[in-house]
Amino acid sequence: MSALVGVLALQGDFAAHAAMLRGLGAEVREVRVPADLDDLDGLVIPGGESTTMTLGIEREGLGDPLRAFAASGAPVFGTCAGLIMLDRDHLGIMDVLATRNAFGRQVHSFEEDLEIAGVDGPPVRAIFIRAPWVAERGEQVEVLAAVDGHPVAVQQGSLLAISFHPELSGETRLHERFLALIRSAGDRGRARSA
Ligand SMILES: NC(=O)CC[C@H](N)C(=O)O
Repeated sequence: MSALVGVLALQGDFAAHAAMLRGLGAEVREVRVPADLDDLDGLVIPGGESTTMTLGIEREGLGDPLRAFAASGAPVFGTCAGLIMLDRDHLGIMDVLATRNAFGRQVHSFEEDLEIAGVDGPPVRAIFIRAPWVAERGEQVEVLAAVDGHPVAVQQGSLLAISFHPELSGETRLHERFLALIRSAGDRGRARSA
């Protein structure tokens, strides 16, 4: 059975994530209100603008439901503003602190070839758009990739967060990795209930 993956669709580039996930065989549901989280196998929080997204989450009463969803062990994948939303100062789902627009105000966007731990094949062509980096992290947070020594891809158990936008360049390997996390979380769930 294919995974049912939610994409937080309050603001930002959720449509590009939905298209990529569908292309990889997942079923996708856009998430706008708490009930949309029911029965999801995983959730993507897309890039966009973190202040606007925060206001939307407050307006819809999504903060506690999103925290409960992650606490249940369901995989969550945050990209760019989505990484910011996961940090200690926002939803507090991951033990990281992000710096917004970390690469400098003048550097609105750049591309870089990134080696990412656990991603096989050629380097990932990563598009950064007013991107954050991870300034602080807890011990259980693994750094998968860094630019100039600053983490731009991190993982904490079933939580994955990156500073860049694979959904804009047709780079599928990060979404595939996320779907693999969903499959292994599902296997653990089945093992628990067996
Ligand atoms: N591309 C992005 O998601 C940029 C994030 C944006 N700079 C913010 O702080 O919210």
